[in-house]
Amino acid sequence: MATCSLTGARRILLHRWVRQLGDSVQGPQLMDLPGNWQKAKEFFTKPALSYGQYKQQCVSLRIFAFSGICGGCVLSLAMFPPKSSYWITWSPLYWLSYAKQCFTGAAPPLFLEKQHGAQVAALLRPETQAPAPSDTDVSTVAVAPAPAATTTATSAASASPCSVASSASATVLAAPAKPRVVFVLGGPGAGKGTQCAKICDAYPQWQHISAGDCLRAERQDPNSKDGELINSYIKDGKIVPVQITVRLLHKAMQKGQKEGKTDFLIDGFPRNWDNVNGWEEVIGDSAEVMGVLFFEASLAEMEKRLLGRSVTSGRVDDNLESIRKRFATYEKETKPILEKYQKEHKVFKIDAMQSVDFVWAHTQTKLREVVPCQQV
Ligand SMILES: Nc1ncnc2c1ncn2[C@@H]1O[C@H](COP(=O)(O)OP(=O)(O)O)[C@@H](O)[C@H]1O
Ligand SMILES: O=c1ccn([C@@H]2O[C@H](COP(=O)(O)OP(=O)(O)O)[C@@H](O)[C@H]2O)c(=O)[nH]1
Repeated sequence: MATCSLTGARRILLHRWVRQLGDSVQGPQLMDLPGNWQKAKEFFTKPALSYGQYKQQCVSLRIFAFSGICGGCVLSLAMFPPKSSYWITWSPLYWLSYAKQCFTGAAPPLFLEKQHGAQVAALLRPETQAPAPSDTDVSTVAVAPAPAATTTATSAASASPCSVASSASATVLAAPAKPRVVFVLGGPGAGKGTQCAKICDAYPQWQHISAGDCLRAERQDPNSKDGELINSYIKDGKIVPVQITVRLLHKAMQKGQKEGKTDFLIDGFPRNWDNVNGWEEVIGDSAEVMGVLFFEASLAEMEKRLLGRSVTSGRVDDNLESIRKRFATYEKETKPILEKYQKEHKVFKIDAMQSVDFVWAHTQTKLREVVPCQQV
């Protein structure tokens, strides 16, 4: 009995002591947000008369300050994401499209679908490495030895299309057997040229060949018999006959190979089925088409960018009338081409609606997927 009353007295004393410390605040429950909001506002409007009241105001204010700071951090991360390719690959913004790719079959295959070979003897003696053999060379003339491919692998039978071998003492890097090609597609003004230029600035083995630039250069050549025809097609936003385009691309690749380039970004090609067939006939197996980088942007955004570009580009087709015609051609003729490459798991989509830097970070990530063995 005595012990019991002692415990009771101790409890009362302890309670008073705690109250004096201000720990036993009385006010709304944690989840009573309107009540807490009221108290939090009083922190600024109604000075507390006791420490208990002051503490309650602080406790209520803390709830909103905490969620405000966390919410602000999350929002700023979403609006100004870090410029890291890791973030861009794994950002929640892309989860939906990755999940979609699993079902639409647009994701790259997990396992190799065809055999890749390598000349082991040549790989083990890089110092005597001969120029690429003529049957795998896009050009018909001798080609300078290309710069080494830029990554390592554990065996010559690596899954990557690079010719890479590893010996006990050192890893030997060699140029790819065939020139590698990545087609760069997307609507007019999506930013293809901008990103291609960045790739070539960063990685010297790449050469940017814009089909449109080749055609415009040919049009300027006074000796060209196709100049007038090219001009009228470009003005009308129509696709120039493939014999002309593919001949110019072939020539540009040959030139690039002589300069030691091994990887080619073919920008704005193929734009229709004729282009696909023309490429197969002329280039065919002499180059390895690694995939398609596809820059995706809305028509409204592309129109805005093209009108912006028209101020300085001096292009006959950067005006509203030609732009609309180019959009129509793109929707009708170029988009269906993507389906072909999609079925082959070769399309690598990039959200081109973001800033140039953001798109660039994403482009590098995708390029690593298209050409896995290069250092990007
Ligand atoms: N991500 C971007 N955001 C805003 N403007 C861009 C972006 N990428 C490119 N641009 C601008 O849009 C215009 C078209 O870009 P360009 O690379 O020439 O497109 P394409 O080669 O696809 O026709 C250029 O004026 C370029 O500076
Ligand atoms: O393979 C090609 C590439 C371009 N063009 C023509 O060149 C124009 C400009 O193409 P470019 O790729 O330079 O510009 P974009 O339309 O992508 O801004 C196109 O509208 C077409 O008329 C073509 O006929 N075949």
